This record gives sequence, structure tokens and C-alpha cells, in this order.
Amino acid sequence: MTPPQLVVHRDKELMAQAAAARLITRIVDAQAARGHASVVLTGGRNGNGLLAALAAAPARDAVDWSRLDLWWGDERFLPEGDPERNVTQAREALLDAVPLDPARVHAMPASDGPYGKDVDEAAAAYAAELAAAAGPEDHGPVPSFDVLMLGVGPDTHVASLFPELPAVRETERTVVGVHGAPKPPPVRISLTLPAIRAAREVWLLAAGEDKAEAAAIALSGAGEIQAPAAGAYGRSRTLWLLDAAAASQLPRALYPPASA
Ligand SMILES: O=C(O)[C@H](O)[C@@H](O)[C@H](O)[C@H](O)COP(=O)(O)O
Repeated sequence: MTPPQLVVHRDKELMAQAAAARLITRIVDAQAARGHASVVLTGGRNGNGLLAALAAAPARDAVDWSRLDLWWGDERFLPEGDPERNVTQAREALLDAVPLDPARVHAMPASDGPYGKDVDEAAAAYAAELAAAAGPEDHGPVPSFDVLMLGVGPDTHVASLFPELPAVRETERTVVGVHGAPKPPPVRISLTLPAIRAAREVWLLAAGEDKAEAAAIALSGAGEIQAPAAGAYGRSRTLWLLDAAAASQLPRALYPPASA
């Protein structure tokens, strides 16, 4: 497990801009080193705020968008084009504005897609798509994503892994169907913790006072079944990107108040 590093920004706008700049650099570096890059997107306001900031950043043209694979950490199991789908929101925030290769945009299945209403089958199909994209160098059924981003919920959920529900206990499968999620809609698809941990870098995004308790709990040694965010870490880096409000309840040892 890579111990979490913390970066605290003044407010959520600055956090989104700084994270967007960081993501551009990371993608450009990966493309320079390996010719391509892979990023896992998150749903939620913080993730979409980052994508919107990226869309507005002049440096976005430094990315070779045609050599970028995009995956999702979770999806709300709704019909194609539904405004509440994470992919719909990501398209609006950024994806429609950049020259991506459609074959490299790996959206999770919709509830009116080839698997119909069967979310478990849809999840299995996404697991198969990930496995097909993994190479021998990945040592497992999931590619070693360059960056995997996760919004953090006020109850410490990440992706659609909610405290105590079966999905957060999954140790074998890489993608699961989620039933009865406390955040609407109740039916979702999610990467599991083992899949998340295949990423080189995991970035957790938390802004606002309603995230302060969740950040404090997850960063204070809580177990991952009770606090899923505590189980989200990358192979080489785990980075918490916070605004000052979300950092306001962190233990002093992690984030001394004087540095706020
Ligand atoms: O589909 C979703 O709802 C998510 O992926 C979810 O895990 C989200 O990232 C968090 O709930 C944080 O959301 P906010 O950034 O909006 O607080």
C-alpha cells in the first residue's frame, strides 16, 4: 500500500484547475514514455469540475487525445444519453470538445444496451473489456492505468463502493453490479478495490465541508469495508486532492491548521 500524500488547495475552483494541470502533465509524460496513456474518470461534481477546468486550460493541446484510453470507475445504470449518466456528464464537460479516438473511450454499458436491465451481465462485460486491454506487463486482468480518479462521498464511498455493501467486499471480480446504492440511482456498475489498486496513481478528490468528516475518517486508519476511500490506493502513488474546507477536520499530524 502506498501511503497517501495530501495536497490542499484554497477552494474547489483552484483545486479543479490545479488537478487539471496535474492531469495534463501526467498524460503527456506517460505518452512520451510509452506512446499512450490511460485514465479512469469518476462521476460526481468534483470529477466533472476537473474535466471542465481541463477543457478551459490552454495546455490541453499538449495532450495527444487520439492516444488516450478513457475508462470509468463507476456508472449509474441508466439509458444511453441520460443526463445523469457519468459518461454523458463527462462528454459535456470535456470529451465532446477534444479529438479522442472513439474506440479508446470505454464507457460502461447503459441499461438499454446489449445486456438490457441485467446489470450483473453488463458488469461482467466491462470486466472482459478490461481484461482484453490488459497486457502481460500488467500482471493481471486490468490495465495498469496511469491515473485513476475518484470523487469521495460524504459517507466515504468511492466509485459505487458504499460502506458495508457487498461490492466493497469483493476480492476476486474487477467489476460488479451494485444494487441498492444509497446515492441515487440505486443500480450502478463499479470497479472493485482490486481493480482500483491496479492503477499506478490513484487520485481522490474531495471539496467542501460535507467531505471533511469523510476525509478525516478515511485518512485516520479506518477499515476499507467501513470507509471504502481508505482502501483506494495506487501502485506507485496515492494522492488526496482537497480544498481547505474538506481538509478542515484532518488530524493535526496530517495537516497542521497553520498551513491552511
Ligand atoms: O457516480 C457517482 O455518483 C460517483 O462516481 C461517486 O462516487 C462520486 O464520485 C462521489 O459521490 C462524489 O461526488 P461529488 O464529487 O459530486 O461529491
